[in-house]
Amino acid sequence: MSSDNRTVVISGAGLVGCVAAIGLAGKGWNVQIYESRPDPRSPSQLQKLSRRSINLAISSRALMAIKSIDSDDGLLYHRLITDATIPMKGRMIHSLDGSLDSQIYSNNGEARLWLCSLEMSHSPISLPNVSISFDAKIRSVQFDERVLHYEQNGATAAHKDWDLVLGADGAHSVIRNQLMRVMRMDYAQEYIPHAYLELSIPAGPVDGLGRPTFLLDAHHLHIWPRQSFMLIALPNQDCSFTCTFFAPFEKFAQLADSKDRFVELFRREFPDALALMGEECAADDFTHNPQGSLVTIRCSPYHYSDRAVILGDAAHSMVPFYGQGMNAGFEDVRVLLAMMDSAGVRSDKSTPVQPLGVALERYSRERSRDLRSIVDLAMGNYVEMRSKVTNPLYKLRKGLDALLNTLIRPAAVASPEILRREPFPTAASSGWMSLYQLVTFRPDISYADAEEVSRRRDERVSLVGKGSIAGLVVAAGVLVAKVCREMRK
Ligand SMILES: Cc1cc2nc3c(=O)[nH]c(=O)nc-3n(C[C@H](O)[C@H](O)[C@H](O)COP(=O)(O)OP(=O)(O)OC[C@H]3O[C@@H](n4cnc5c(N)ncnc54)[C@H](O)[C@@H]3O)c2cc1C
Ligand SMILES: NC(=O)C1=CN([C@@H]2O[C@H](COP(=O)(O)OP(=O)(O)OC[C@H]3O[C@@H](n4cnc5c(N)ncnc54)[C@H](OP(=O)(O)O)[C@@H]3O)[C@@H](O)[C@H]2O)C=CC1
Ligand SMILES: Nc1ccccc1C(=O)C[C@H](N)C(=O)O
Repeated sequence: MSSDNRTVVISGAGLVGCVAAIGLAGKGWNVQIYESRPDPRSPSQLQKLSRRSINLAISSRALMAIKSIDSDDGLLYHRLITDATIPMKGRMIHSLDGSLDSQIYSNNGEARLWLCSLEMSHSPISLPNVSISFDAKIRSVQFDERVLHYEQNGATAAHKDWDLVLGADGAHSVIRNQLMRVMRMDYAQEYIPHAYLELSIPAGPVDGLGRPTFLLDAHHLHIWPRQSFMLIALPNQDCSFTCTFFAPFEKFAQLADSKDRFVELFRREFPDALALMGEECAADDFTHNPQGSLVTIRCSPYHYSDRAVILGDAAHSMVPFYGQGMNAGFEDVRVLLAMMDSAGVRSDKSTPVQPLGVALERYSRERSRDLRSIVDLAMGNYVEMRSKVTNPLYKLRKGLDALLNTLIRPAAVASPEILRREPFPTAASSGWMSLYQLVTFRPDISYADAEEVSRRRDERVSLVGKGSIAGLVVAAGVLVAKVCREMRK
């Protein structure tokens, strides 16, 4: 660590905290991370972690963020893509009668990618200007005095004279709570009436080369939509699948912790999935795994003066149904770093500090519109996944979008070099892409612009639709009048 350079304290070594640490360290900042959980490399934690699933959908927003903070050799990006992901083409809808319907995410050949594991050797722990303290929970911050208190091994310690605090401490962020004490932050928290429960499908029998196989197609996100509830399955690299059962708490209450009732429900609603899980294993998962709640958190602004900013779930927890929580969090890092660069923020202490406040102020002002948008879209995608996907009109619209998408081509995605200077340069030239494609495959178009472009397009489609219906009615009227005239002759 260099005493000539500025220091950022990051609260939380989760997904977003680690990416922010890599990005800021790359710009010369001294980075100190405090993480309340134990070191995941310790033997006891390795054992625990091996029983927890890590499979998240990673799409081009997160990938672009990683590209834009990567060192010149692009090692982090390549390791992630080649070693840790499984490409995804679309959704596979499982009907009650066992029939399958593959709905491809994009006909342009863009695949989605599942992030299955991250190697510790590529985490910020291995960088020289990053220091990380595990089992260290931040308790309070005095922003004006630049003092932060954390608890480690039962004792409280202080960290003083830092330059910036970055809160990446998740949905229950302490940094956000501390910020609320010194600024007028708007804040809203909303639980949905649904809970989630993790289950699993094991790997299949080994093939001729002795390798395990997948029991379902590995290149789809599998959905069993059942209107008010649903089951999904995502592949893991060991050929197993992690399944998540989403249902209202009321439905869980009806099961009354009875594994027989649970198995009965699955026999009725998801017989094909249950056969792959095995009744005993599914019942065991139901008995032992927690029922998690799902919360949306909206707040703004995200920063205080030139002292602190919150990113990731700390600033915008969303329900998981768009698979964008982590993606949005990584994008926060890209956008913030681009704004710091363009405001002239430097890690060298001899440069003025004033641009930092300018960058944080711009970040809060411009980013909140986008984050409001994705938080709402995430909520909307739950209805799409558990019910709309089976609706014929929905499928017709998907078909129309796919056709127009091949006829009206979008411009190429802006390069990481351009996006390092300007966070979202491209809204106007998006060709004809569905809202889902804009959100998932266009990191150069902000969430809010994607929503706006798609809203305007929907208006045009519905106008054309109404126009066509009106035209058909008029034509039918003319025809009937003609026939009547003929008959009177
Ligand atoms: C069921 C489910 C499925 C999901 N699927 C996807 C998906 O497919 N794709 C996607 O993009 N997103 C997905 N998400 C969302 C994604 O998990 C989150 O958006 C992401 O984990 C947020 O990262 P984060 O770093 O902001 O917060 P976290 O991952 O919560 O990390 C916060 C870290 O801060 C630490 N911490 C907390 N308080 C303190 C403190 N006071 N001091 C020090 N350390 C502290 C915590 O221990 C933790 O390590 C899903 C979420 C759920 C619930
Ligand atoms: N948007 C969503 O609906 C969801 C988002 N997530 C995201 O994934 C992250 C990791 O999830 P997970 O591993 O399940 O971690 P948890 O959400 O279970 O929480 C981790 C820690 O946060 C504190 N905490 C938990 N619940 C509360 C609460 N209601 N109020 C205040 N503090 C609380 C506890 O720390 P202590 O006991 O020390 O106080 C706990 O150990 C979350 O932080 C969140 O960002 C996860 C689930 C749902
Ligand atoms: N990762 C997830 C976790 C939970 C629920 C959904 C997802 C998705 O990614 C859904 C995807 N966006 C879809 O619309 O098909």
